Amino acid sequence: MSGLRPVVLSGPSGAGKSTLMKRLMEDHQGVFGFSVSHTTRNPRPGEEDGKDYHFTTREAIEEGISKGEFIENAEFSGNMYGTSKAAVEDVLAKNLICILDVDIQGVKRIKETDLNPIYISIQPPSMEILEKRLRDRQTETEESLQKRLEAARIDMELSKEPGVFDIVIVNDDLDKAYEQLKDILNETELHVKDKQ
Ligand SMILES: Nc1nc2c(ncn2[C@@H]2O[C@H](COP(=O)(O)OP(=O)(O)O)[C@@H](O)[C@H]2O)c(=O)[nH]1
Ligand SMILES: Nc1ncnc2c1ncn2[C@@H]1O[C@H](COP(=O)(O)OP(=O)(O)O)[C@@H](O)[C@H]1O
Repeated sequence: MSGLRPVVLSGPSGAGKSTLMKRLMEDHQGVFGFSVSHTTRNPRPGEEDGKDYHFTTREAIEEGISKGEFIENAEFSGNMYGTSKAAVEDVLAKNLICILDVDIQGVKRIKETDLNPIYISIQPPSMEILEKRLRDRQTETEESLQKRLEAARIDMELSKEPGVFDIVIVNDDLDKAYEQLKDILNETELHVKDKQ
């Protein structure tokens, strides 16, 4: 089977994953495709159903899971998130490099599959800066912000464990983080050769 090796972007909410990913996709049109996850959280202003997420119900995701339609799923900040097999297959069918944006639980679940992606963690320079970015983004209630900061503390610890990520990028200066992201993708053999 020939194919393109997927890219997993993970890291705390507010670390800058979406910002970096959108820039990468805009600068390299026709190269990357986003794995559109399912979620039970409400859409934010500007988010499109089917593009940013499949916004749906817990029942619908649970039904999909019971039918074996999901690669992985996780609870995050009081909502359910999951990657369907179709989300990844749709991208691979177009011969694009599949980018998955998943939390640390998703990373661990994907490691149990044969997806064989490159694992990249995007980290904030500090908890203080992360909190400021999340507040300035103005997408969260105080409750969901606190849950995200709690999850971020766990994520920042786990991402230091050796072997979890291929690379950890600290997103302090956005341009520098973007260059690092491009460098690692250039250095990595994303085009999987035909197996004999
Ligand atoms: N395990 C898993 N995590 C996901 C999935 N989709 C998104 N996430 C993660 O869920 C967390 C919250 O995402 P979101 O509500 O969009 O907030 P944001 O990351 O702050 O923009 C982030 O850590 C995402 O990486 C998924 O399909 N599976
Ligand atoms: N290097 C950076 N410096 C300052 N602000 C940033 C930087 N990277 C991202 N941001 C801002 O921080 C907020 C969180 O970024 P976002 O991409 O939404 O994170 P994530 O997708 O990881 O939750 C956004 O408002 C974004 O514009």
